[in-house]
Amino acid sequence: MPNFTLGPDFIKRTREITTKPIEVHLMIEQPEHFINLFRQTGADRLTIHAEATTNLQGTLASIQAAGMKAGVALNPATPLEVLDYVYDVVDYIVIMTVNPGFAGQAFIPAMYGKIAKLSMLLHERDLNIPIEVDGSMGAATIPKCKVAGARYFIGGTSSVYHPGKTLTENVNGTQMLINGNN
Ligand SMILES: O=C(CO)[C@H](O)[C@H](O)COP(=O)(O)O
Repeated sequence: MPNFTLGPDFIKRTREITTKPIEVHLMIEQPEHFINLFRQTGADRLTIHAEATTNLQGTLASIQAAGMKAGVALNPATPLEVLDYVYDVVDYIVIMTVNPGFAGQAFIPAMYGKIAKLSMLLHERDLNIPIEVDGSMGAATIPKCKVAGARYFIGGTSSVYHPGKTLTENVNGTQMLINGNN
């Protein structure tokens, strides 16, 4: 039985104390086996990795059919072409700006160009699919990712859990970065 760092029970308890949307990012192989499990937790948005399934189109379509928003995440070395035939079953796209696995890694600079290229591709296809970025999102990277076309930013140790400041200070500072008031 696979283990989850923050598993279904954690999400269920979180659902009980907030009405805000809950996004779950599955960094696991064969996520198609876990769609129903996570739907039952009350998650609103489910992200899967393009590299983790041989049935990307079907898995994204199943997430939508289960009533959740479907997100696809791409590791840094995964080309944007994997999205070519799934745009119609994707609600948001996550560009990993570090390799998955650990907090506190260095941002990979080539990802600015990848975000900008994806933003241009979406514009050319007249698709309004938001780009989310995950990995080392902080003062040095959020403004540049935003200029490149990112709309959502995953908070970690580089932003909302930055050591040395309170959670409130970090959240306020991150919101200012995202809103461009820095
Ligand atoms: O997905 C992740 C790692 O797999 C983390 O969300 C991300 O790296 C957090 O970034 P940081 O702690 O550097 O701000």
